[in-house]
Amino acid sequence: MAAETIDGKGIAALVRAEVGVAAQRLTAAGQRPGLTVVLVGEDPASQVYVRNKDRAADRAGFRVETRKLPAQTPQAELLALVAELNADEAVHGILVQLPLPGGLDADAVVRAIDPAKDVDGLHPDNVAALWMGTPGHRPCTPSGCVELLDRTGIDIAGRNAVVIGRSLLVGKPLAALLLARNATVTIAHSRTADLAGLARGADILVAAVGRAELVRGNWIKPGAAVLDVGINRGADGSLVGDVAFDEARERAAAITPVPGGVGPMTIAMLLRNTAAAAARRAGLDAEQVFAEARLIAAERSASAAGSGLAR
Ligand SMILES: Nc1nc2c(c(=O)[nH]1)N[C@@H](CN(C=O)c1ccc(C(=O)N[C@@H](CCC(=O)O)C(=O)O)cc1)CN2
Ligand SMILES: [Mg+2]
Repeated sequence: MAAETIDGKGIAALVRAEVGVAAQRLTAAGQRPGLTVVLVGEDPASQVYVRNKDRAADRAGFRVETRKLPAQTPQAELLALVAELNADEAVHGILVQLPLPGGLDADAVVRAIDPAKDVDGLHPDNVAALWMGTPGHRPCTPSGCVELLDRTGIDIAGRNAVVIGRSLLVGKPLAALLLARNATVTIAHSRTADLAGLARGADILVAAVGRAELVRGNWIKPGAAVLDVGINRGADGSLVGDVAFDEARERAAAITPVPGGVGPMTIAMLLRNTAAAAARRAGLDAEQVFAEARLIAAERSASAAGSGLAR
C-alpha cells in the first residue's frame, strides 16, 4: 500500500495559526514578537525565502523588518548591524539569511548574535544547549522535522533513525533532537560505506544531502517514515527532493513530499522560536503559551468549520 503523504504545508499552516494566537497574547502582555531578517546580497533563492519569512511573520501579527545590505558589505558593517539589533528591545529574533556572499565570515556573524535572539539556533551557546538538553533555541528545519513526526503520530523513542547529511543547519542538530527523544541515531554522509544497507535498517530515514533522488525505493525499510529535506532544482526549474518519491512511497508508511513537506516547517518554526523569545522576555513560560494557543486555535478552527467559514 502506498505511504501516507505527510502534509507539511498544512501542518505548517496550523503551527503558524497557533503562533498567531500566541502573538496576540504576547502583544497584550507588552511583548509583540519582533523579528528582523538580514539579507546580504542578491541570491535569488534567499530573496524568496526572506520575502516568505517577512510575509509569514507579518500575517502572524509580528513586528517584522528585513534589512537588505549589498553583497560588498564589509564584515565590520554587518557586525555593527548585529550589535544594533542585539541592543534593540523591540527585536526578539535576529535571522541572518544563509549563505552569506563570499568574503563574509558567517561563523563570526552568527557568534555575534545575542543567543537569546538567535532564532536560527546556530550560535555556539544554542548548539551546546541542544546537545546538553538545556533551554535554548533549536534550529528551525530540524525542529520542524520532529514536529511533523509528532503531529503525524509517528513514534520516535526506541526507533532506529538514520540521518543522511551532517550539516550544522540540518543533519547534526536533527540527530541531536532525535537522540533527545530517545531514538537510536546514526549520522551518515558521503563517505559512509554501504549507505543503502544502513538506510534499510532505518525506521525513520531522513535525507538532507542536496543530491536529487539519491535515496531509492529499495533503500526504504517497509513501514518506515521518510523525511526528505532536499530541495534540488531540476533543469526545467521543478523541485525534486533527495528521495525518489514515487519509488519510496511504495514501501514507506509515511513520507514527506517536495515541495510541501519539510520546507514550509522551517518558517513556521522560525516564527515559533521568535514568539518563544518574546514569551521569555515577558516572563512567561513559552511552552505554556503555545499549549494554550494550540487549544484556542483548534477551537477557532472548529467553530469556523461549524459556521461554514472554512468551506
Ligand atoms: N539563516 C538561515 N538560512 C537558511 C535556512 C535557515 O533555516 N536559516 N534554511 C535554508 C532556506 N530556507 C530558509 O531560510 C528555506 C528553505 C525552504 C523553504 C520552503 O518552504 N521550501 C518549499 C519550496 C520553496 C520553493 O519553491 O523553492 C518546500 O519545500 O515546499 C523555506 C525556507 C537555507 N538558508
Ligand atoms: Mg511588512
